[in-house]
Amino acid sequence: MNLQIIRSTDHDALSCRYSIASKQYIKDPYISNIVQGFQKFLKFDNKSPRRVLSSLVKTKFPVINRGTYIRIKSIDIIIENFLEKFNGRDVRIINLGAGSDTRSFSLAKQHNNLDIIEVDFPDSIKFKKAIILDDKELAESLDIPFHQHSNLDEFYKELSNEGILASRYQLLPFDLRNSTDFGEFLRKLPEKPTLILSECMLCYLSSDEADKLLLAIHRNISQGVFVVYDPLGGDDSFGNVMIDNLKMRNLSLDTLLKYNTLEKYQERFRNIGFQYVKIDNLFNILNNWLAPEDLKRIARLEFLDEIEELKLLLEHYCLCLSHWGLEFETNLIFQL
Ligand SMILES: C[S@@+](CC[C@H](N)C(=O)[O-])C[C@H]1O[C@@H](n2cnc3c(N)ncnc32)[C@H](O)[C@@H]1O
Repeated sequence: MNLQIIRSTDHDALSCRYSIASKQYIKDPYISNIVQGFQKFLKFDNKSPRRVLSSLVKTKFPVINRGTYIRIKSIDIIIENFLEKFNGRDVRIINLGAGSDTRSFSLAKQHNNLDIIEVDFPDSIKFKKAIILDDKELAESLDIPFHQHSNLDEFYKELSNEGILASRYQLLPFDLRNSTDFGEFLRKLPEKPTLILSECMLCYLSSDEADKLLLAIHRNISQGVFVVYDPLGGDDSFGNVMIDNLKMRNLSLDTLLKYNTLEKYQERFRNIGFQYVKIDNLFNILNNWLAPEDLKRIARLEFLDEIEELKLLLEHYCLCLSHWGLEFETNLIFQL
């Protein structure tokens, strides 16, 4: 699969996040900084920056906004549970395929016992690095010294794609299709409770590449919580529609139909050696995890007529939670 196309899926993720922030589903104090960074630097990273920039700030349909909200909220709930559970202890979050995710800025500011590692392709890392180093608020939220840059062309040209190695934040280039180096990196990390997040990233690996990555994580992290959000092909025609839509964008996701049900997706983790594996689809999570007042709040934000469409969509995304080497019981309800 073309690397540029896989990288560009981050634009969709960011535009969905931007849409729900502008509709007040979430408060995201750093999203405008990231979007401004895109406006400054995208021309150095993308052949059609204008087209991307205009689609970035387009408001999405209510059904997409609801889906994005439950995706982000459910992951945030698990992260909050993790941080509460190990309150005061040194902990770490590793975000695989972090793209332009903005979580790290708020989390680093609020939790000084937390180390954050974000991983993506080298060019994506260089791009995010430029945005962070050129924005006072973003840099300072991560305890990174800020310097004004007058000539952006020169700044970008001279920027290495080695990433950022700050005391509590690392932005690292790894192509996770080959997890040998990444596994070696994980093996050398100091031992502490570590939450690994894969938010719509694992699906871009082939089945074999994904298995190797899962194995590298399970082997090299001794105290882990693993949160994976992925599309799920399902056993209806929706999966084929998803495949056709992806094909039109030159994306093919090997594992979408291979692990098309919750049972098969769970089994996949068990076969690697993960013992505690909980999983559900996003429709159940929407109904089971959100407080009634939050459901009422989001219902008031914009009118949603397509309830059946939302159900169908959310049933085709899953959230999988696993942990090993530490206690991590939660009250969260999972179907399996
Ligand atoms: C759909 S985006 C999701 C971005 C972010 N996790 C979010 O949810 O906002 C997928 C991200 O995974 C990254 N990615 C996909 N395959 C990867 C690989 N083999 N190695 C590193 N990053 C990868 C892409 O570059 C992109 O940033």
